Amino acid sequence: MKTLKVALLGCGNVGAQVARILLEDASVLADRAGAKLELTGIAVRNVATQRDGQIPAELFTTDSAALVDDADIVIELLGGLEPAGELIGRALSRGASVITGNKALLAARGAELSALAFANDAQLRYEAAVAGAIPILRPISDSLSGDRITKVMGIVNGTTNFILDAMDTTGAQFDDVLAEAQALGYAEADPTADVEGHDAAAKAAILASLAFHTDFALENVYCEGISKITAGDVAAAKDAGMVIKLLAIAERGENGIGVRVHPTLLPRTHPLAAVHGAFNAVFVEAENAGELMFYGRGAGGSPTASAVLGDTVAVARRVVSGGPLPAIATQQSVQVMDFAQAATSYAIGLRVSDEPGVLASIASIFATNGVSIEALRQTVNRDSAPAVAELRIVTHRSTESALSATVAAVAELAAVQEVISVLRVEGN
Ligand SMILES: NC(=O)C1=CN([C@@H]2O[C@H](COP(=O)(O)OP(=O)(O)OC[C@H]3O[C@@H](n4cnc5c(N)ncnc54)[C@H](O)[C@@H]3O)[C@@H](O)[C@H]2O)C=CC1
Ligand SMILES: N[C@@H](CC=O)C(=O)O
Ligand code: NA
Repeated sequence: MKTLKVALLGCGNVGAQVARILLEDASVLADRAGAKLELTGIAVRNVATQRDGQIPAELFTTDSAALVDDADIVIELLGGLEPAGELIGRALSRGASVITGNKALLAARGAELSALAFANDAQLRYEAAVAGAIPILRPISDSLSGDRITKVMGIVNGTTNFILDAMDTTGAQFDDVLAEAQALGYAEADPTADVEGHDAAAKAAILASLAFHTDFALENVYCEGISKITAGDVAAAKDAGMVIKLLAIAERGENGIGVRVHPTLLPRTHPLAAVHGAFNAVFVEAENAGELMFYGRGAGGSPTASAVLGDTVAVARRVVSGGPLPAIATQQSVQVMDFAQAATSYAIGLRVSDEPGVLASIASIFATNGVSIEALRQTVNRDSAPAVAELRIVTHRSTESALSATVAAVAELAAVQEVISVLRVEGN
């Protein structure tokens, strides 16, 4: 049986689990791959750091370049743009195949690295980069390649789902839950990437690129994170029978392809509302297949390692069987939908003076901007003097531009004391 040399770059949350599985399950993996997968070394920053005692100490090295130069397969789990990008380029340039979970790098340079792989008869696989353990990239790229995908919508960041879910179910504080998500190995090295939606935006760009056969630039993804979501927003959502989730949405419409990431209100009966903890779920709509849903663990060392090992076995099989790589399909150029044209529905919370004519003047601004109100709930607080009322308004779908103009004009009304929250709504 052939032996393939596997270099592992990084021994953090995911890398350590990949090393464990490569060592523990060596014989099973060899059977499935048709070749022995020999872990030749693990690139780390400091070989003296205390780590899992099951991994032989002699595997650790700080010479990542030498490791890459001797490998048939390189598994990159360092994270960040550099030196990950340079090392992946180095491996592909010499014909070694690469598996990575680095969505930040792929969203920035995925098309370029895929072309480099193809030019050097090497493979580049990255199932772990989107929605952790969930097989989603292969279904989109392979299983649905005979169909036309119209929309991809999902929860693709485990850390933020873990935080929002804990705030919803236990009333926990944002910062405490973030620390727990970090301790459990869900968060990025810099958790700002999770909390501000950048990680989900990178995943959304990758999903859109594969789903719509194009190279969708990260800079064209509209991105809003969850850092401004308060316990009050979560409680108000609960009162209204809704839940707040960070959604990534990529859709093809008449005005082109729009990709956005933002906190979203969902009815509690919506399937995505039932996605708890660090789990992820992705809905795909295709012209002929209809609706599909993929669900599973979106973060964490072992689940993510599962996706990495799946790619490693697939890569090894092809190295063993040989033959030309399938040609890269021509990338279609796309019109990027202006975010102002995206159709959404808003839930708006307002604190207003409880006086005659307030509702009428608010309703008139909605009408002037062509935004239709679907539901309105008013709670009056008579204990305060003068009395104030809290309004919760849900709109029908309209363009972002009309909705934001409406909120801006309403905020200017003298009777409007505060715009408490503005959240987009899906599934209503
Ligand atoms: N943790 C998760 O749930 C998931 C992570 N990923 C991705 O997988 C990759 C790794 O993630 P984690 O293991 O969570 O990160 P981590 O921060 O736990 O591990 C990265 C390791 O690489 C090491 N490292 C960084 N630069 C290095 C260098 N120049 N030389 C040697 N070692 C270096 C760090 O010291 C650290 O030990 C990232 O790209 C991440 O976005 C993807 C899906 C899920
Ligand atoms: N930090 C990411 C890890 C997986 O991609 C997340 O929380 O989803
Ligand atoms: Na995945």
